[in-house]
Amino acid sequence: KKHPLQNKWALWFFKNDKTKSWKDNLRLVTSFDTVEDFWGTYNHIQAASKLQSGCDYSLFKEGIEPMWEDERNRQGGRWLLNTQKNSRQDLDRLWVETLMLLIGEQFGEYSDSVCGAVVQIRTKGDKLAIWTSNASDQDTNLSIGRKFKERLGLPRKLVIGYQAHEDTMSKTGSTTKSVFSL
Ligand SMILES: CN(C)c1nc(=O)c2c([nH]1)N([C@@H]1O[C@H](COP(=O)(O)OP(=O)(O)O)[C@@H](O)[C@H]1O)CN2C
Repeated sequence: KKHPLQNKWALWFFKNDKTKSWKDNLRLVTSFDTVEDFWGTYNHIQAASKLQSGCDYSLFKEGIEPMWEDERNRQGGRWLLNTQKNSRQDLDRLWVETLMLLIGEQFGEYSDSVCGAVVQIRTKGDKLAIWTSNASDQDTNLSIGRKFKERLGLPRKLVIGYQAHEDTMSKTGSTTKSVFSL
């Protein structure tokens, strides 16, 4: 008998085809709700570190699309880790640790506020984020951020910031202000 997960999760893949709209580049790969089917999927797909620049993987709870506009994301935000430029070999470990946090509901009472996670392969530096549903819920977001940073074993000096999606959407310059940082 397979070991059921508390939630059903959907894995999405984004490929940066400039000839198509952003939404058309986003594809649902598969959904799963058991530990065995998670590993089956993870072991079957290309490692994040091997993707072309401009590609993303997203893992979101069933029913939540990995985009700002989804009802469950609109008032939310993300904890964003900008990885060091030449640390792509570590990216796969960071991504699988993040996936385990999500499917293992490791945020305790705050797990219901987690929408999903995104890993983004970019020449300017890869990004890893956990999206939560309410940017103004400070206690929940700080607790999730602490667990995220702790589980990834990030050095204390490596700062992660929490950005509201509405700030990211309307960003003017190259950086978005963080609501808070850890
Ligand atoms: C429904 N809809 C259009 C829409 N809905 C979305 O939810 C959404 C977008 N568009 N995104 C678009 O991709 C660009 C790069 O973001 P990036 O996070 O890949 O970052 P980079 O600049 O490629 O590092 C964003 O600037 C935005 O244009 C991003 N995004 C999340």
